[in-house]
Amino acid sequence: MLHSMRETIGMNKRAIGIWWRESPGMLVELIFYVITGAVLPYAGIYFSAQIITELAGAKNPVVLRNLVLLLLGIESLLGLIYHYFKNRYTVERNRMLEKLRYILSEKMLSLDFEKVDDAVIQDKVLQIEQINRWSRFGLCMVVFTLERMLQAIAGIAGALMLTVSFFQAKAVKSAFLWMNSPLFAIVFLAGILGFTTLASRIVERAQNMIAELSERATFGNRVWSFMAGMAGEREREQDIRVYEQIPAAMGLYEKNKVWGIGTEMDRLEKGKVGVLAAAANMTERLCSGLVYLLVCLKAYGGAFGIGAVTQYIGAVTALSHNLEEFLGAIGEVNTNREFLKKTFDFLDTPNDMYQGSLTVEKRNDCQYEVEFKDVSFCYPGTDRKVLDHVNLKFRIGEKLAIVGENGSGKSTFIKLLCRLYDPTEGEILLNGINIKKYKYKEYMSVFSVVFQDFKLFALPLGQNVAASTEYDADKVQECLKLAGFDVHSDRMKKGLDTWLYKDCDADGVNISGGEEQKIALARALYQNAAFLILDEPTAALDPIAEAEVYSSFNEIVGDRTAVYISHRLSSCRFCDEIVVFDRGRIVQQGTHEELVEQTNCKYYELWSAQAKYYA
Ligand SMILES: Nc1ncnc2c1ncn2[C@@H]1O[C@H](COP(=O)(O)OP(=O)(O)OP(=O)(O)O)[C@@H](O)[C@H]1O
Repeated sequence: MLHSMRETIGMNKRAIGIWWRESPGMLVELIFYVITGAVLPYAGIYFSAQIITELAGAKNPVVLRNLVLLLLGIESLLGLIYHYFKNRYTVERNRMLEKLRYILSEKMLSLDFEKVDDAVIQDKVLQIEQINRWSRFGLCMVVFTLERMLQAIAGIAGALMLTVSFFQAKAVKSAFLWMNSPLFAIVFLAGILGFTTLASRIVERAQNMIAELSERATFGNRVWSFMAGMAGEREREQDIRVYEQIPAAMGLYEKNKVWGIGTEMDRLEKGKVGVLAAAANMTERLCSGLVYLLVCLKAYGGAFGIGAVTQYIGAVTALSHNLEEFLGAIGEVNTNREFLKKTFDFLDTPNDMYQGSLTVEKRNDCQYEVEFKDVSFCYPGTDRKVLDHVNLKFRIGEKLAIVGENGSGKSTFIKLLCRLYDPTEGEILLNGINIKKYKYKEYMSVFSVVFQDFKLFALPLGQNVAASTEYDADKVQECLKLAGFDVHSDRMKKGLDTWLYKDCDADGVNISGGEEQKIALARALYQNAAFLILDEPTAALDPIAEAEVYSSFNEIVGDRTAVYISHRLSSCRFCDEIVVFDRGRIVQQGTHEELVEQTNCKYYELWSAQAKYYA
């Protein structure tokens, strides 16, 4: 119990620390707005009571005028300060709520690639995002709870100050003398505390039921986010239309959705949670009724006049409301515990890949040598060798083609080369040193890669190619030209400043798969690294564009070492060496002419399977 309390406090402190680090001004604004907000209603209660007392008693017009002016002046000033800070705080808080999502994505980007692929981690992130979007639990809730708790504390302090004289005032009628005893004050305050505790416990119970359901609704959440994400995906939409998958997808959605009419959440809110909300409300009303009764009885007993009755009723009602808010905030802290834990669990996910410290020697002559030395690899959580004792040395300045059937391990080979994963056995060497020992960024600066499933961004063309907002426009133009992309076509009205896609700019240009591939190739060329890795770089190109790429391949590659994966064997002929993969093993190696001679082997089988359609 004590341990979990300490852990809860620790996690909340850490979360507030994150808010403070990101926006210290926001928390200062919060404190100002809460204090003025707490004083504001009590100023009204206090001066109204004074005015009523004056009206019921002496009725002095000067005193009345002064009281009214004071009330107006103080309320206006406090109201002004309150709204000024509240607005500033709200705007900043909303900006921060957005920013918190970046904290999660920044963490995701900094994780070892294999962890990004890990289903448990993916599930965790999905739950964190869902619950955050759905009910703000997690890091966001901490600041909402802090706001609520500070407001409650300030409210309790203000209410107590206005209530002290209620207990000090003495009833004079004999039947009400028991109200003068300190025991009455204790029972009165304990009663308020009892009722408010009960009401907030009931609310907490309802909140826990909702939180519990959200925990159990992982599959429903996944389906929901898949469906929500699908709405914006152009590529998938085509398939859905053509294959008429909407009914099937909607069926899955309807069956597993977690909220909306007829869902478990709907039943819960209409049923148990609804009953609990009503019970909490009734408890609050009962408490207010008793407060009215007791305050009126003490006034009837002669302890104070009519003006004070409004003050005490207002103050005690505010006291019970703020107590309830305080307890509610504590309940919220408890409910939020598991979500915070999940968030920090994710943020604390360690990276297990060895982080090297060596720098890579910068060489203008591109004399970098890479060697795969007896490398085997199984994807995390599997024991099937996707690469099996692979030995390969890249000769500097050479053009190497990698071919093989689907699933033979070609792309995995590239992923290992880019250190997205580390080999399960064996090692990869750069200039004789295990690549793990280099700083990752340094090591990767040796490679330019076009992945099979590359993605471009909804940004201007020039920024896409340079992968940066600042770039050398001449160099970008040159790379696009080498890759065969026509920047001067009518469609690219603003040249390099033309936006790709319409996501961010209504005048953006939707480009074809082949054009995307050319831009991705230009992006790799712009990096100007010693190795150019191309995974199926011409798969989406038309025959003419493909022929252009091949004919200018030597010019494109220059003195770089190129690794080229392709299913079109005819396109590999211009490479110096072809490596044939079969079920994770290198089964053949040589030039095209050498390999087609070996008629019993894999390359000949692949070549003749393709060539017969062109004969
Ligand atoms: N993240 C992953 N987790 C588990 N297995 C994977 C993963 N990615 C790929 N595989 C498996 O590894 C094997 C090799 O895949 P890889 O993508 O390297 O083949 P490939 O030769 O590039 O195929 P293709 O020609 O279809 O692109 C396949 O059986 C694939 O199912």
